[in-house]
Amino acid sequence: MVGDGYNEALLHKTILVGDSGVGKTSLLVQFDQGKFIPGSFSATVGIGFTVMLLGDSGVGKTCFLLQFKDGAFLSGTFIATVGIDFRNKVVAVDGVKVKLQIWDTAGQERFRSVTHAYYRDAQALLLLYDITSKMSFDNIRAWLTEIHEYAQKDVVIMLLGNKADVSSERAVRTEDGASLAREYGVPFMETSAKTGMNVELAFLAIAKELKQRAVQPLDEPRFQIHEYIESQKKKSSCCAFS
Ligand SMILES: Nc1nc2c(ncn2[C@@H]2O[C@H](COP(=O)(O)OP(=O)(O)OP(=O)(O)O)[C@@H](O)[C@H]2O)c(=O)[nH]1
Repeated sequence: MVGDGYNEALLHKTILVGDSGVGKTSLLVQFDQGKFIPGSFSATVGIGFTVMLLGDSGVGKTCFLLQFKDGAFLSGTFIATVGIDFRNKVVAVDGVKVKLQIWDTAGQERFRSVTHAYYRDAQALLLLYDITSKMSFDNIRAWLTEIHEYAQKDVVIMLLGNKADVSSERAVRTEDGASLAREYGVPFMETSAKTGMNVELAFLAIAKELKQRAVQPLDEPRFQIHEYIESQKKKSSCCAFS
């Protein structure tokens, strides 16, 4: 979370350069997570990708990111994000490392102009609604209109129905999420930042797609994100339809 005195001019970029294998990624992980990950070396693809989390306030974006980053769930009092925040995570995809810089945006309307400035830098967008909030689902069309206005034309978009663990309060049917996603041609799944259901899969599918776009070996068939998600995702419950 960034404080009220948020100032874009204070954000700066540091670039690590050097031969393959000298330890650039390990240095970043040490700085970011305070630990060294031993093991066999695998090369990094590209210079990293930016993924943005979008959706109404309270749908669970911050929790979704923390579950992926630290494997933990922040329960208790809800504290809305102010402005924008980011975390780095390195994921292994088909024997190479893909660096993701994940931007957690504030869902509240009053921070919308801050968020708009970052859309153009994102290669992928995870758009969340809360399955217990019909309003957050109804607002997805407005989010997609904004995305088409501000984001890059070829941005990877994924629709996620979060809080799938709270099936007793479900207000949006799984099939309605799936049908909206089909209408816009984007992949879809239900997730839970609380239990971790499909959280890693969402980022992994994004990382695979972005890696494929960065290095596209001619002899390999193109990665199909829709098919990959359909084959890998865990259903929230067989009887969750309301
Ligand atoms: N049961 C359940 N609760 C969740 C889940 N994800 C988030 N929550 C709760 O929902 C509330 C809002 O979560 P946040 O992650 O802060 O929401 P946000 O989308 O980041 O909100 P803004 O920062 O205002 O945009 C918190 O009280 C969380 O504990 C989930 O998957 N299941």
